[in-house]
Amino acid sequence: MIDKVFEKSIKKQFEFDEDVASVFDDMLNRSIPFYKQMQELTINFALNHLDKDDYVYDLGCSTASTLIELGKQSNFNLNLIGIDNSSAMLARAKKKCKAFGIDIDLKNEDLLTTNYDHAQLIISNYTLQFIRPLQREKLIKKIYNALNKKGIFIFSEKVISNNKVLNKQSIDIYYDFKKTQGYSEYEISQKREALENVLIPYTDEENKKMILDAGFTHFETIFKWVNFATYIAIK
Ligand SMILES: C[S@@+](CC[C@H](N)C(=O)[O-])C[C@H]1O[C@@H](n2cnc3c(N)ncnc32)[C@H](O)[C@@H]1O
Ligand SMILES: O=C(O)C(=O)C[C@]1(C(=O)O)C=C[C@@H](O)C=C1
Repeated sequence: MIDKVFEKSIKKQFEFDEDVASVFDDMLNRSIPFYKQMQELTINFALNHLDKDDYVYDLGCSTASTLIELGKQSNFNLNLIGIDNSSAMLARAKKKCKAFGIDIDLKNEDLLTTNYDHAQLIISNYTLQFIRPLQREKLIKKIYNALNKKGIFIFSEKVISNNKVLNKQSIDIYYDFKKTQGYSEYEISQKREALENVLIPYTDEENKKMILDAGFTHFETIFKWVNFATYIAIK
């Protein structure tokens, strides 16, 4: 279904509710520049670090697109676990897993309180940005602890720049991108308001510091388009 969530006047903050979940795949494809390519890179790097029967977690899996694609592309068995606290998202994830015949353990839980361990790979694309900063630092430590030795954490984030001028230019370029995807100025401004204080982006430097402070030995940017970045951290 086509994303028309912000065509009407919306006064509440952004939520991953039924309205958003029902159009979410279209929303991501049209709101995140190079989303498909970023997902393909995530899977390429993931497969390079995985062996038969490894445990893979997707934190904030939404409709499970990434784990389904990983399951399709892997020619060995993986234990795939998707965690999300939106029932509306997980209902769609369940249907998609069934349709594609991919076995994924879908858990309706809060990333901050649920347990995950023995992970060879943890993925979290465009989800940490929705976790309050103080809790975000704790979550990264939890992710670190859940990973095997040399385990991998791949994550993507909307980012900001320390340079005010470049930051403003990046936001303008991003909103122009949204227009090319068919969103109107009204939809763009409504969503911007709804996301205020809900999506809290860090700079690249802050993301790097958070990762290294948690104990990871390596941090690398594997993809960047203006204000959207994908990183790999190695334990
Ligand atoms: C932008 S979406 C992630 C997109 C997805 N990773 C993908 O690439 O298709 C963020 C997801 O994180 C989930 N989420 C946010 N905070 C959460 C929390 N504290 N615990 C569990 N899930 C959470 C939301 O329900 C939403 O589905
Ligand atoms: O910042 C925006 O305006 C966006 O639409 C970005 C973004 C994201 O980065 O996750 C925000 C919410 C939706 O989940 C999809 C895309």
